[in-house]
Amino acid sequence: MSESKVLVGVIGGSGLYHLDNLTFVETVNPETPWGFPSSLITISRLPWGTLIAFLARHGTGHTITPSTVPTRANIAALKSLGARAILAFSAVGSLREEIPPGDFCLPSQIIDRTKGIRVASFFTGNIVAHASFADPFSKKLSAWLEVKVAEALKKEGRNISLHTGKTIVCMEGPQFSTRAESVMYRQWGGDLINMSVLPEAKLAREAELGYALIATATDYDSWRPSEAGVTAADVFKTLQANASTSRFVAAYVLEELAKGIADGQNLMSILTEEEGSMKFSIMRPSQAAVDDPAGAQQLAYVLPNYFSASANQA
Ligand SMILES: CSC[C@H]1O[C@H](OP(=O)(O)O)[C@H](O)[C@@H]1O
Ligand SMILES: Nc1ncnc2[nH]cnc12
Repeated sequence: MSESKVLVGVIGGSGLYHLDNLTFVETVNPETPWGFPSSLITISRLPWGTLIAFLARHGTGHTITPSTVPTRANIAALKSLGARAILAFSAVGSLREEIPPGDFCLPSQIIDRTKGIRVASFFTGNIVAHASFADPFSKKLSAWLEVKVAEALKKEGRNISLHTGKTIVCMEGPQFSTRAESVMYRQWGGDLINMSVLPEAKLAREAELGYALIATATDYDSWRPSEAGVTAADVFKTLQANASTSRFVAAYVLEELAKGIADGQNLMSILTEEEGSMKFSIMRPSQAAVDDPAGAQQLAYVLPNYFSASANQA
């Protein structure tokens, strides 16, 4: 592993299995207490030396289903490499007429429709924690991205709109929704739908990482009464174009980040908004090593400020 630490982790979703326009440094495959990440992690260098890490959520050959993504390993691996924040991409269905396939969104809220079969916490033993999750996406990071993603889309010149402040429904899948479900999600206030933002956003929060989602619409799901319901073929039609724009957006945003940091702009505070957020979320932290010594050791991997890797806790 190279000497310096990664600043940002990027998670690519369906169609986005690599990034472009970055200087390759190396690939790594860290084994975490929760196993190996979805794919090898590619470390790249941005101008001014900033390192970023990329992994493909479903594996580079898209062999991992939404329900079996090793999300704890993904988040833990990125944190262990030094990442302070995660920029995640996702192919999503649109629940709103005004968000056509091809448009980009930065959602601000999530409705959880996963079925409890995904492990959604690092705290599964006898150490208990309750992270705050009222605002599931990092507000400062999303606000900064709102400006930078809009600039990137303008620069790309394909007239793609960016929507903000939207609510994304995360369903279990792998089958798409029924018409009744799709209509119900709209009544609930859902604007977008995917199968991947949870538990990713929850685990990033528990690991005190900044987290924002760039959602790229591929289809209108199944709520439009006189239209056929969504099929994978519909999704594939837009996937490649969306992935190519996502690569352009990622390269632009990451370079702006590196430039801003080199210029002395206070961008670290945007990335690190969640740092310290677990301090008062952990029950009896001073008793952790007694309550669950093995659990405390595992937790030290993602939360070294609260847990120690040795048997004796700080
Ligand atoms: C390929 S359609 C359904 C699939 O696409 C999205 O994946 P990702 O979020 O990783 O881009 C969606 O969440 C489903 O997993
Ligand atoms: N309609 C849809 N439902 C769930 N996940 C999706 N990903 C892309 N389109 C989707």
